Amino acid sequence: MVALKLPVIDLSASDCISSANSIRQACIECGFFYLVNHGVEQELLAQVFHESRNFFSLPLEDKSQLTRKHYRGYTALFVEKLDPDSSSTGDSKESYYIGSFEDVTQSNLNQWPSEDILPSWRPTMESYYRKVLSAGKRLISLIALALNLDEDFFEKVGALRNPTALLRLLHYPGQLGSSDQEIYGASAHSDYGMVTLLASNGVPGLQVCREKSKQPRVWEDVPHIDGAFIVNIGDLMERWTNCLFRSTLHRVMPTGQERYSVAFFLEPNEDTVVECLASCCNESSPPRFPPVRSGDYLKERFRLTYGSSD
Ligand SMILES: O=C(O)CCC(=O)C(=O)O
Ligand SMILES: [Fe+2]
Repeated sequence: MVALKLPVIDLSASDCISSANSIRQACIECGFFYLVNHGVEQELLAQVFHESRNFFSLPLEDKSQLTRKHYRGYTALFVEKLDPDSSSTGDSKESYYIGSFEDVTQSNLNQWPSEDILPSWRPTMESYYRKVLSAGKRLISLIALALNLDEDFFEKVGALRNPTALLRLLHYPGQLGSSDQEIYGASAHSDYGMVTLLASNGVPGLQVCREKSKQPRVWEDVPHIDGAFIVNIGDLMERWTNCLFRSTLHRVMPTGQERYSVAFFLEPNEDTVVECLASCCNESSPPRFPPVRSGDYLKERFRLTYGSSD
């Protein structure tokens, strides 16, 4: 198995134009890159992993009381299948979604484990959510520059006003029961929105397929770099850029070791209309997708993954 060598983008670099150029190249070539100096402290990330482990170690009965509603809460092992075409029963992972708390209505939709059992859980997750959101917003301004747009383009179109940002804790068990079927930690998929910022506990398993239409598919490992986020472009960004920026297929394979990861999905505000950027189409390369309202698109993608829209 070949390991990919992805570019490293420094979010605190003073030369924004040079960072934007590197991002442009990375997004055109692969849709994946590393992000360093992103402002999220390693201690906070370590705390998030500690609390995540505490939660997933609880009895299933306790976790099931927080079963996912309105895209928030717990999803048990094998319940989700990211690749509807795969023949496996379901992905060998459990997860927990935390959504925006920018306004009271949204904040109230979140579910939290009992403070008696996990007292530091909620403040840790809220603090991480705020920090990674702020890194994500800074990254989006560099992505705008990378597309030769104004730095605040995505703000101006309303995408970052109360964005549909979801934090998702993931746990892939190390031991797998014997089965005749293929088992995936996360089956092949592309992410839905603008960008994803991913951290893991260093256990390998993440792979990308750079040419989704080529058969047989070639999968390459994405190595972990301590302290760096792995960033990938999502499908709505691919639509905005008329496939100039690639939303790359990826998956997680079980390795026999227990893997924890934390994904932050930064999606546009639900009312944002995502339509081909003027700079990404011309007469010989017309828009490949019709305009779509972000909320409608995301709802449909969730429905296809979960069989329900919440
Ligand atoms: O856990 C990982 O490394 C990747 C997870 C992922 O791709 C996803 O949840 O969309
Ligand atoms: Fe993903």
